[in-house]
Amino acid sequence: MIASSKNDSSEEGEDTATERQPFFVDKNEPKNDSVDYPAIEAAVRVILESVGEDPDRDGLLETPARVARMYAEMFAGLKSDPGRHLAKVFEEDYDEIVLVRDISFCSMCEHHLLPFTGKAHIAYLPSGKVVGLSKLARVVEEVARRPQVQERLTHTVANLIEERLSARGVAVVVESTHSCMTMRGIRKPGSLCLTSAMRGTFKTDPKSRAEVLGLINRSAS
Ligand SMILES: Nc1nc2c(ncn2[C@@H]2O[C@H](COP(=O)(O)OP(=O)(O)OP(=O)(O)O)[C@@H](O)[C@H]2O)c(=O)[nH]1
Ligand SMILES: [Zn+2]
Repeated sequence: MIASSKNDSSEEGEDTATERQPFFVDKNEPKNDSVDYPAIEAAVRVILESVGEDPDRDGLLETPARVARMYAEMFAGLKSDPGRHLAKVFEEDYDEIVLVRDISFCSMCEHHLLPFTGKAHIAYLPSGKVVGLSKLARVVEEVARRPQVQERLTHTVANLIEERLSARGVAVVVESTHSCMTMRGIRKPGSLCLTSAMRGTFKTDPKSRAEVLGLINRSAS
């Protein structure tokens, strides 16, 4: 089974300012209890002042609060257990590859606190139980919402699927563009970083590994 995710978030995209609640509460984002919003606001004021800006000018008045909400959203996966999405499984007599490709994500580089964005491809070999396809995307979405490096994102997702599904094999391939390499520093727009984590049969059997990589790399029909 191969599924391709378009990550259509249009349902969530409607922005009705009138429905927006005060302070930290964004229409689509619950308050993140592990985030100290006032402390982030104070820190953002200091940063603005430190670069020579006036945080009290009209255009910047709401910026500290916006940035606090943004970090709360971007780091919402820091204290949670993304593996909970894999708790509900279905008994199914299917032992071939299940692959969900093209799961888009946006994470934060822990070195520069700049986004890295791209796609994750997840395949596993079930051992009598399968999980809802969307749950694989939910795991990626939640693990992505942490400050990290791409390598950690990749193997964290692979480990969760191997452990929680007792999968016989897991392959996770992540491709992404790092803003810290495109908009600053070495400034190489278009550079792509690829990482993979293979577990079980995909690690030990070259034929299985070649098969799953072939499916991941197959151009969309
Ligand atoms: N391995 C790995 N490196 C990353 C990732 N995201 C960013 N980096 C790198 O982290 C490194 C940090 O290097 P430093 O020398 O400490 O920081 P820097 O002076 O800002 O480095 P430059 O980006 O080269 O200017 C850079 O080479 C980044 O490209 C990631 O997900 N994985
Ligand atoms: Zn970086």
